[in-house]
Amino acid sequence: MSKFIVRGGNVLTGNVKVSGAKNSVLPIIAASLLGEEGVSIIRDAPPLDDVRTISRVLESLGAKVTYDQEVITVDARQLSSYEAPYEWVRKMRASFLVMGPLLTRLGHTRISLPGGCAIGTRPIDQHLKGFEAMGAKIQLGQGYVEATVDGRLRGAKIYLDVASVGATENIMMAAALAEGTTLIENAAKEPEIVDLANYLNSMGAIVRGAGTEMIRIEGVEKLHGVEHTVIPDRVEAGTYMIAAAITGGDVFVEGAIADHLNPVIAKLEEMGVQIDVKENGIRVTAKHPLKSVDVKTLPYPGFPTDMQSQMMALLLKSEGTSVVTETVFENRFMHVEQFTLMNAQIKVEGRTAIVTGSSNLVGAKVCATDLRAGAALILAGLVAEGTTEVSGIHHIDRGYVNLAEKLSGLGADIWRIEMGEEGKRLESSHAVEELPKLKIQTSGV
Ligand SMILES: CC(=O)N[C@H]1[C@@H](OP(=O)(O)OP(=O)(O)OC[C@H]2O[C@@H](n3ccc(=O)[nH]c3=O)[C@H](O)[C@@H]2O)O[C@H](CO)[C@@H](O)[C@@H]1O
Ligand SMILES: C=C(OP(=O)(O)O)C(=O)O
Repeated sequence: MSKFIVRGGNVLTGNVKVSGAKNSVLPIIAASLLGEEGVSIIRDAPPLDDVRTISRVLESLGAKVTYDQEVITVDARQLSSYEAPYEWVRKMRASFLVMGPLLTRLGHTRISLPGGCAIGTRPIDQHLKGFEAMGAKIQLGQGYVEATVDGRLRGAKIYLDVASVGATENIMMAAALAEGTTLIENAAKEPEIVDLANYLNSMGAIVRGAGTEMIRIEGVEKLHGVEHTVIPDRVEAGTYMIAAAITGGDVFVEGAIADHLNPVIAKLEEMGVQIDVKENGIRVTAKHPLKSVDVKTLPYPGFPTDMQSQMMALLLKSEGTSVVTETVFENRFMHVEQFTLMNAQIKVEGRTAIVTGSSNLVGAKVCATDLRAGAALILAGLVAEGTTEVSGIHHIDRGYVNLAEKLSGLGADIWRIEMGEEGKRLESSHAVEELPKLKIQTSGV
């Protein structure tokens, strides 16, 4: 069980560079399956466990994938399978995003059901409703969903009951090679949807309106591989902005795009944090005390659920009481119990958490219950008295590139301990530069 160890008390200053967006690169890699001609080259692909997982899924389908220096190449000209097995889909829900591309390209696909996970039940009904409207026959059984279509999928008008990011992406990809026009109504508007649409359009697709609630896709007969650079990760950027704010620091978050972070910026400013938007990033300066604010998560352009737990860490150190309402996922308050181990006072009532500010956080042994919960515990550890040990860090490795290195580059006292399967310490170092970098190994590397 590997861990992050954080000793609280340091003020963060300096420059931190944001990596490519996990939530963009995953659908973009999945969309590469649509390229019947040429090879795709995807730049700024972050070296994350999730990227390795989706690469393995593509390899299991017969695509050739290589990874070198944050560049992924995907050669999907020849596919040998239409099935994404449990082994990979269980590791990461986003593996389900290969369903739309496989169905539209091969007319047949079988994917393990992604099931629920820590933050909520996360159904896939809206994905399936979209495919069915386009003429697919869907069968569920033995933990798999199988979809077939006679000939090509047909364009359709699809109203999403919830503005689901994954369903919008899956349907957009399926519609790219369908016959005729598809309209997605109540589509998700996240920047990652726009990035995927840009990628599809450069592959030869015709996608219009991405970033609005109505997306129109004219199906084409063939798509080809292209070069594309992934947008910066707005959640990683937001996490470092909060790291600056919580420690009363002065940090330049290089690569952060302010337009993607409006609700986070608005809340930080409301608290009294100074935000300077520059051409190539955002400078965040904070002097305590900060004011408490209420936060309600919503689909984009509302406050992102993926920033809720990090924001809660900051609210624990602000003056006053805050109300945090989670409307996107029904079970995304698991970090509360872990914060409590650090002396936080938070009361959860249904989807609302009442957070008492000015907490004297104390270091404790805590566990990351999901990806962002892990980041939030590290943020709390930065200002806690004494030492915080965060376990469950495989969650954090899904979404943060070199987190300890980046934070220690800003002056944080944080390091990582690697443990073997039997809990044996493999290596430990206070000098995080000495730690091996996470490497993605896929065939061809
Ligand atoms: C890889 C990726 O991009 N992950 C992001 C994506 O997840 P993901 O795409 O899974 O999230 P969705 O937008 O689909 O989920 C939003 C809400 O819709 C519900 N829902 C979704 C699909 C469906 O068929 N039926 C249904 O009811 C979900 O249970 C949830 O309550 O968007 C989430 C919401 O911004 C983020 O937290 C995740 O980081
Ligand atoms: C919930 C998240 O990701 P995923 O949808 O991949 O679980 C996240 O990035 O916070």
